[in-house]
Amino acid sequence: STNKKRVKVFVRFRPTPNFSHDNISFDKDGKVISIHARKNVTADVVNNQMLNWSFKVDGILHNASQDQVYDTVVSDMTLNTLEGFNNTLLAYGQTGAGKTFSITGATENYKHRGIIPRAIAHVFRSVEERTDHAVQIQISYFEIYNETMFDLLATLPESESAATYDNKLTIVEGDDGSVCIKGLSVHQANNEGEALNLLFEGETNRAIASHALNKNSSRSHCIFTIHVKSKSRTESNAKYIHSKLNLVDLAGSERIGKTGSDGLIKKEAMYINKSLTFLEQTVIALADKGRDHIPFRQTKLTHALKDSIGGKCCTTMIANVYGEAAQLEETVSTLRFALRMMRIPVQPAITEQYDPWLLVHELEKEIAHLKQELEMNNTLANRAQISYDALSENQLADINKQVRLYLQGKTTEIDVRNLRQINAVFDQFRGVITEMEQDIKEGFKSKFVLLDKSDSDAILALQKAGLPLDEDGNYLGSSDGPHPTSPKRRSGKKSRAGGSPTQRAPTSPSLPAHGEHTKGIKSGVAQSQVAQTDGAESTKKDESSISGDALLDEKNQSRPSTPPPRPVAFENFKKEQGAEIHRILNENKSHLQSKKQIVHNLAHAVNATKHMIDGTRLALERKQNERYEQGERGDTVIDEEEFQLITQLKNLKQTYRHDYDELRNVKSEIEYCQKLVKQCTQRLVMEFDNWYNESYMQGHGGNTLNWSIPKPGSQHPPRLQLTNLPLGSEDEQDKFQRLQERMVEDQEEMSFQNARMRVQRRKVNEHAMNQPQPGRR
Ligand SMILES: Nc1ncnc2c1ncn2[C@@H]1O[C@H](COP(=O)(O)OP(=O)(O)OP(=O)(O)O)[C@@H](O)[C@H]1O
Repeated sequence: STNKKRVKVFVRFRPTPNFSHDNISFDKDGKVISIHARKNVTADVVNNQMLNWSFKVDGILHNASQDQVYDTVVSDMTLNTLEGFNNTLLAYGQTGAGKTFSITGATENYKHRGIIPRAIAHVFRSVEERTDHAVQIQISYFEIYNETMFDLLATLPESESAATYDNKLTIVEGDDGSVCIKGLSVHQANNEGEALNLLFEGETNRAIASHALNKNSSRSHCIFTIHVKSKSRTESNAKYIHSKLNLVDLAGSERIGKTGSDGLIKKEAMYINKSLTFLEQTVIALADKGRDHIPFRQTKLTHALKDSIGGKCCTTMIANVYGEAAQLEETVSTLRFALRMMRIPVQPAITEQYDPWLLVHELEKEIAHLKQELEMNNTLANRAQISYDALSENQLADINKQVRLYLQGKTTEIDVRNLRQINAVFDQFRGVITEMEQDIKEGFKSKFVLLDKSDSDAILALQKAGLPLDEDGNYLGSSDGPHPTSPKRRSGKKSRAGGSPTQRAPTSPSLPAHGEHTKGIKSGVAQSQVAQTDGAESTKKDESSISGDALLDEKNQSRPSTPPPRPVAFENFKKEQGAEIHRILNENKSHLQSKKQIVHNLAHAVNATKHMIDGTRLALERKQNERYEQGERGDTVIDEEEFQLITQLKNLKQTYRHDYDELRNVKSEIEYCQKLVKQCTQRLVMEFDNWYNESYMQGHGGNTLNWSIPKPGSQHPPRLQLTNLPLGSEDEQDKFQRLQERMVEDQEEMSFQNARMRVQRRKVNEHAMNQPQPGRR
């Protein structure tokens, strides 16, 4: 078997009638060559010392036909190559010993054809038999002459490089230790004939070049390679094996000095010696297990054969020798080399490869198949036509649109039919969110000056400039000008900015006289005897929403020029200037509350009375029916029990009527009282606003909140003269409404206020129509 763990060697003797039986003998197993020689067998040696050598090889080919040589040495190698192993056959020996005859054979004689044409025939025969594999056969053929490589098939039109014989080839090593000859043409051979054509083409080129360069063909190394690419037909994958059979015809191994005399021959001999010497060194190194450096690169031959001698490559050598006594020294030399070759270890291994293109092709086929499956499933499940292709720009844009609509709450569903779309939806979500984050950031940047919390200097500077800051030191005004923030935004937040409202006395000319209002409210309270359940909640809420828990920072009380935040000021206003109306408001509220309790109790009592009335009436009816059934005629006689029932019913009805009336009264009182509470709240807010604006806003460039304060000598347009009147113009009305919107959170309260406003506006307009002309005032 070729799978032994070392290089194998067969010795082939060139047939000769002058075989030296005296000097050469074989053992009966045909594996041991014994050489017996006297030192005087060669002319230049004088003494008569007897020398004996014994060479044990893998086989002796003596008078062996080409047929026998192929069967003995090469047949297994060919089959082994088709299995996926690399194989190399080297023909080594002195010139004329039969290397070319063994490797190529006598091309003119079919019977004498050599190993190459036989291997070609064997390969194609075997490929035909291996129906379970798709096998591709390729051929390359090159020659190394004087340390230069020549492509012997470069002249063929299909050679990619369109190179000539002179085109130089280079050796490239792969990461896996493989060797590739760059520039070498590799030719597809679909059958034995095509492969043989390649062989003859190479032989012809070799002969022409030999003639042109005046070189001796025996001075070059020739490497004919059969490349096998094999892929299983049964396994559906991209795995394939790539193996090769190298058939190497080495140059003559004879030593320099024995051959020619002229320069060219000397040069050739030198190169040959060099390459074969290095081949020998390489072989010695390969055989030595302790050596990790193998001098492959020293010559083209060993470099080109780096992955073809030993290692994973099954290597066999035919040592071609003469049997004549005259060539005994060279024969011994060749056999010595053969023994060194036999010490080279071999670990044959198949290297499986994956064809990336084939892999892509396989996967594409698989995808197409799966798509078909999906379509079939969809058809069976009665689903509409669904595309599984990558999403187009338009489809992505549509998903983006849907995602935006979803985020805006304008749609509750996003149309998704397959996994690809789900992924796209998530992608779009991420995109939109990133965009939004960016927008928010930009928005903050354009609207606010963001300060570092720890930067106390900057915060102090802003406070001095009268700019409101929150507890974290963030500037709270918008970029279009500093103004106090609305209570809504500031509710529940402590403030460091702002002075105490007590620093300035309210001197609002538009502030209505307290007494008048108090009187009205008080009389309302005095009148109120009735209450009602609903509506109380909103009143409660109003108060809390406008009060907040804002506190004053004592440190800043000494800075009256800075307006306090409205919630803070409002809290103080309620304790001081607005204390009376605030007290009335609270009085009304607690009155409202107690009336609601009365309504609750009354309603309960009324229901209970009604129940008792019904029961009494039923008992009385029963009593009367009894009396009729007894068939009484004439005067009606009422017994004690019936009399009591009648009296009871009369009293109950009286109680019921009384309670019912009172309930109705209390309910209307509640209704009225509720309106009072709202009015008080509104008044409180309005008076606060007047006071606040007058106290703090005059020096701040007149924004929306100075609606009721005309500035003496100002250049305001005439219509602003109307601001003398409370709620005087459309403009001021709007401002008031905005103020209300900020102060009042409850929606019900808002609609109430709006309705009230409309009525009041109409009244003011009517009043203005009846007033004398402004000029006359
Ligand atoms: N086994 C053989 N049977 C018949 N003829 C042979 C045999 N071996 C060699 N010859 C003949 O001997 C001659 C020289 O052989 P061949 O050319 O094969 O030698 P070689 O070793 O290749 O020499 P070189 O190193 O010059 O290439 C050829 O004419 C060839 O036909």
